[in-house]
Amino acid sequence: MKYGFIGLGLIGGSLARNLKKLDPACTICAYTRTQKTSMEAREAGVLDEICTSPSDELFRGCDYIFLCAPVITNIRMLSEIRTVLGKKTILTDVGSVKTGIHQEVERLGLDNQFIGGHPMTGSEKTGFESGNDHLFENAYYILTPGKRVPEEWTERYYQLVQSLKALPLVLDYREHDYITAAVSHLPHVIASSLVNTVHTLDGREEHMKMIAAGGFRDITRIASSSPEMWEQICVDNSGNIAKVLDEFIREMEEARDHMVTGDGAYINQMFASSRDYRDSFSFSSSGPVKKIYRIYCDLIDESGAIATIATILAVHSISIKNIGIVHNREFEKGALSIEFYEEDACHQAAELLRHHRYTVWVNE
Ligand SMILES: NC(=O)C1=CN([C@@H]2O[C@H](COP(=O)(O)OP(=O)(O)OC[C@H]3O[C@@H](n4cnc5c(N)ncnc54)[C@H](O)[C@@H]3O)[C@@H](O)[C@H]2O)C=CC1
Ligand SMILES: O=C(O)C(=O)Cc1ccc(O)cc1
Repeated sequence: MKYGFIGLGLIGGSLARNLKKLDPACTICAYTRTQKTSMEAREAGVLDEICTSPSDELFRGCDYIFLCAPVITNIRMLSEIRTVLGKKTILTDVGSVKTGIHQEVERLGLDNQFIGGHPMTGSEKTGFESGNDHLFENAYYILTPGKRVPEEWTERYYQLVQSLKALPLVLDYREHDYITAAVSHLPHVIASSLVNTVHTLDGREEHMKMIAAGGFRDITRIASSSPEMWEQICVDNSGNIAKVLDEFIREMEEARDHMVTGDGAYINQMFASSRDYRDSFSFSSSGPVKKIYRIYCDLIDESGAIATIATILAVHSISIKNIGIVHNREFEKGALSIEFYEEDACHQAAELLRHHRYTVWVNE
């Protein structure tokens, strides 16, 4: 198999890593904007052939070509890629918006070989170095086949997605854009606006910034996402985002009016209905919302402190998903944040570290 990539950032890089892990004999060729990314991917053993442009002849023999740049950049590149697109190549993308690219694909007459793709996983981080080879596990991976794509091609792509341990879901591209406007794009706009609101309201002493705790952190992580990527998503899906924003603003205005009159019954009902609906979402290991199993552990200020903790866990065969120091007001002197793949491992680790006399908080 030969896979072509335009862009090897967080998503493209993770896909390439995952495909190479599944089939080390496959060939990965890619065009990247900077040489640094190609070199990194080459050194990681992921990239076999470096392309010098999106119309490099090396793309001609690909079974799949994945467009992994920001959404409008992907659209702009189509006409160039078309010149080296083999007749049997499945052309796909990983973009967060689908209507714009499908319209351009139709205009160029490529709707017999374009299947839109959108993995519903990722993070606020960017770049090849932020990716991994299992990012897609348990995440929905939406497919939006072009009008004239043979069913057998969509089936083939469906199976490839399953081999990544992702959950394929075929949707109409317009429906995709309305749904993601509500559950992905709106939350990013809200998170960014909330952070900017606090920035505007905070006084010279920055007490708001200082004491912002769990709730603020939980709902604003994605405000640190790539401005370049989110500019393109918002421009490409502006109609749907404006529509869902209208409804959100209506909800906000209603909430504000009831705060002003001190309408406790309304406020109670507002929180009760959101709690009931959110609690009905799937937070199990599958589904778009992944539960994070995390503990915080006080960090003894001596060299090798992190290595000691990591060793204690490793000796008991507890795998760590992520480890890092957090410094904020909750953990003034610094604490170690450790994430696990499974709930059991998380509780086992907490018990073990407490046994070693560390102070541990389980993040439920
Ligand atoms: N970040 C996330 O969590 C998710 C992102 N997506 C989509 O995936 C796509 C890629 O996003 P990420 O990998 O997160 O971003 P990223 O910033 O990590 O990677 C984007 C890549 O595109 C390359 N690029 C940008 N402009 C280019 C150009 N003119 N020519 C060639 N390469 C260019 C960059 O160099 C970079 O390697 C976007 O379309 C985004 O909507 C989809 C699902 C999740
Ligand atoms: O970081 C997060 O929680 C995200 O929401 C990541 C994300 C970003 C863009 C997408 O199209 C899909 C997923």
